[in-house]
Amino acid sequence: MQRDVLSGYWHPTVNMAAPRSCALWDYYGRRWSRVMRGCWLPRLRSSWPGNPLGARLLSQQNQATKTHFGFETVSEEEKGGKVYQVFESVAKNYDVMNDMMSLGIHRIWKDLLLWKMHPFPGTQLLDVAGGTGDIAFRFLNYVQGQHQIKQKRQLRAQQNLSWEEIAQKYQNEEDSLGGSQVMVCDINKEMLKIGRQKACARGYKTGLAWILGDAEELPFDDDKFDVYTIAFGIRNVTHIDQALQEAHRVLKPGGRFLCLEFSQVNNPLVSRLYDLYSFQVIPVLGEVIAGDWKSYQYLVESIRQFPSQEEFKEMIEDAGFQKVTYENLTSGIVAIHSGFKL
Ligand SMILES: COc1cc(O)cc(C/C=C(\C)CC/C=C(\C)CC/C=C(\C)CC/C=C(\C)CC/C=C(\C)CC/C=C(\C)CC/C=C(\C)CC/C=C(\C)CC/C=C(\C)CCC=C(C)C)c1O
Ligand SMILES: C[S@@+](CC[C@H](N)C(=O)[O-])C[C@H]1O[C@@H](n2cnc3c(N)ncnc32)[C@H](O)[C@@H]1O
Repeated sequence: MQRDVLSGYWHPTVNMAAPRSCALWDYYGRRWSRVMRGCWLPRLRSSWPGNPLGARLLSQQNQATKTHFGFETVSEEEKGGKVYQVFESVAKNYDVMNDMMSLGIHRIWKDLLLWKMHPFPGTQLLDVAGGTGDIAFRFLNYVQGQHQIKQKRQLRAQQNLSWEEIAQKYQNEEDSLGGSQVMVCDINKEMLKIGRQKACARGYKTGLAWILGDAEELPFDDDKFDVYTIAFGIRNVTHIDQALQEAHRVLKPGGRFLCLEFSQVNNPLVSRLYDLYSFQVIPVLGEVIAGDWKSYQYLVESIRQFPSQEEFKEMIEDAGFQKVTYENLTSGIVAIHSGFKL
């Protein structure tokens, strides 16, 4: 990861002159670039292209606003739109494609995320980039299960209750989550639409809200949630550091950040096979099942652009989280990062 001298954002692979550790260079580099953008660049531009210093500065400035969309270099402004198009295009086939590509393994990864979270009745969850609701539905099931266990324990303790009272306690649907709520926030209308349809079909009525919003600018107050999750989402966000800061802002003190994301494979044999599988099979599956080679090419390319476990851990710490840890799953094909707002 390197920090963009002009914008101050972290980028996975953009080649910048300043090494990450060189704080002074970063500081003066940014100050210098602000001065240049503010007053000198317009003047130098007037004598374009005959001015070699100006030409170099302009090309540096153009480079600085670049980021990645898979292996393609695009402007930061373009990236959001391109990501939107990808998920608009894959939304209808999203769930079936995940099962096909991973042979159902993505379900185990998501279950593990919930076990790590271990929510209790009353937990307020924000699931960012929540798409078609896989994390939200698991959360509701988990909390419902926990609530039933708690109710059973309480009922056993109150042995003098009548059968009517017991039945009533079980049937009170409003209370089946013990006050827990999950808000699914996603930037893409089509993904949320599929999520809502799934929720209706599965009979989820309470404790669930669908919100259109950007991870970089969350439409929520400070200190609102107990847990923030983002599964397979942060890789697609243009300014990851901004999204992490927003995660920190909306969590209550003591709240937990959990991220499930593709990461770096730590076994050379698995890595070779995984690369072969990713580049030779996944886009083909995308084309055959969803008629969409490009979106799945973006998927495998974006996985390779995402920072390593350690680099991402540092970014989470930079956003203010403490006790940051990660756990590799399936040889590091994915990792779960965890951090606390203390
Ligand atoms: C646009 O953005 C997106 C769109 C989306 O729909 C989803 C997402 C977000 C993504 C997810 C939620 C999950 C997506 C899942 C993946 C990207 C796949 C993750 C991969 C695995 C869990 C499997 C890991 C695979 C390996 C370690 C390599 C093993 C590979 C092989 C044995 C095959 C090697 C391939 C070749 C030699 C190429 C030629 C082969 C063929 C033509 C035969 C095709 C073979 C198959 C279909 C077999 C598939 C095998 C597996 C899945 C292996 C499972 C076994 C293990 C885990 C060891 C999003 O952002
Ligand atoms: C691969 S899907 C993950 C969906 C779900 N979390 C899951 O695990 O199945 C990535 C999601 O990130 C969303 N996304 C991309 N950029 C976003 C942003 N800036 N803010 C919020 N959501 C975003 C996409 O719309 C898409 O629904």
